[in-house]
Amino acid sequence: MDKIIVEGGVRLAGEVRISGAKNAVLPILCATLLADAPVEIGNVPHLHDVRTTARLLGGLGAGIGHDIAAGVVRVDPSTVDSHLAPYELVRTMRASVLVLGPLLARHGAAEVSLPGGCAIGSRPVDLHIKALEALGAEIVVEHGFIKARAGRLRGGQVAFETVSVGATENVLMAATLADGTTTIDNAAREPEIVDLAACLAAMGARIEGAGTSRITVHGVDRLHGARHEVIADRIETGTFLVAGAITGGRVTATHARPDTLVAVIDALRAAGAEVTAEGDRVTVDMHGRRPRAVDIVTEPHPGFPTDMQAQFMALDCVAEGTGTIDERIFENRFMHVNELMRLGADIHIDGHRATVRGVERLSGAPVMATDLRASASLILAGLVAEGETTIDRIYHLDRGYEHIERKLSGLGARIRRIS
Ligand SMILES: CC(=O)N[C@H]1[C@@H](OP(=O)(O)OP(=O)(O)OC[C@H]2O[C@@H](n3ccc(=O)[nH]c3=O)[C@H](O)[C@@H]2O)O[C@H](CO)[C@@H](O)[C@@H]1O
Ligand SMILES: C=C(OP(=O)(O)O)C(=O)O
Repeated sequence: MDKIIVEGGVRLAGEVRISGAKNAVLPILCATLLADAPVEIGNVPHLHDVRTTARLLGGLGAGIGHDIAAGVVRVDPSTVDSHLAPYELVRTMRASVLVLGPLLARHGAAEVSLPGGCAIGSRPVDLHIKALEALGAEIVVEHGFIKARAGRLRGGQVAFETVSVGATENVLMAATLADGTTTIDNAAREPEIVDLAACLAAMGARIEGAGTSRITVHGVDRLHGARHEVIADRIETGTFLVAGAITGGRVTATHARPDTLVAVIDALRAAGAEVTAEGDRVTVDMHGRRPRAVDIVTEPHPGFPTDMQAQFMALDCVAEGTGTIDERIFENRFMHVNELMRLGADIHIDGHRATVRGVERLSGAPVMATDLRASASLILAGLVAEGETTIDRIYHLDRGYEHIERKLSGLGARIRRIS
């Protein structure tokens, strides 16, 4: 099994090119199932989750062309002849549940394995199911599968009691082919929702309000082929900015979307970093200083993203002062804490809040990745730890970061992967 070895102590400097967003490309690939002709997606990151989604769509009967070097995936949904998303694929990638809405809307039937929980929380799908029922779907959950049927879906009113990115995406996709108008209240406002809506619009969907908490969808009879470029990954961008800040360095992320990173940039400035954004470039400059501890509260967008929580905890571990990290989205997203403590961090957990007292230095040790962003936080900590940090179980990392060790090496980090 691959491991990553980081030798700490280098102040990072240079430019890093940001890839397309994992959390945008996955729903967009699922959305191609709604069309009746090929859809081409550009700026596709080379990630394990993308390959899993391609396998899932291929298993449904879609034609898949993947030019990895060009970052292009072409999906021909016209040959889809199955409605089954099997357990073996869904259990490795929760986003597989996003085929539910498209299959139902376009083919009138879907059978999707329940994704189950994962390291960060129980992650139920009740909101997805309720929202699709509001559009006329008949859904039963049995033998570990969500089994859904519908004639043509009809427009309806959906009001979420909790903001859910995935449930908003599922019902948004389903509503595009429904008969009549759907309103989605308390919708998630993440930039990835806006990107999904842009792709659907390119396919002929009629959507208003994506990016606000009320989305209105006027159903159409068919969606056609299209070409769409995936938005830049704001979480990858944020991770590299923290890498710059934690090492006291100067890092510029290119091909980025600084406008999607307001809360993260505010937190970096609170940590004492100079952050400048211009066009698709964003630069963090720490001028060799040690970061100041910051307090973080995770919230739905435009609040501070839970997917950046672990990385900022790593920053607080070596900051001046004491910071608190309040995780409000997932009930169990502190799996990185014990591993950071193995590196010498001083962290105390009380329920969903962690108090992190900054220490002068961390010391390298063998640690284990437990989920995607936890893995990223261990790399960040390793960049400033004395000596070598070896990170095991990095398959989590490959789900969501494209060539992270190559990109960090390009900034001067001493990091390598071993098999
Ligand atoms: C592929 C993808 O885009 N993943 C992102 C997506 O996950 P995902 O779409 O799974 O996250 P949600 O926004 O749905 O989850 C938010 C909260 O709602 C709860 N909930 C969700 C659905 C449901 O039916 N019932 C329910 O109770 C969840 O357990 C969680 O506590 O948004 C999360 C929150 O920004 C991010 O951390 C993930 O990186
Ligand atoms: C939690 C994440 O992803 P997923 O929803 O795919 O598990 C993430 O991207 O940090």
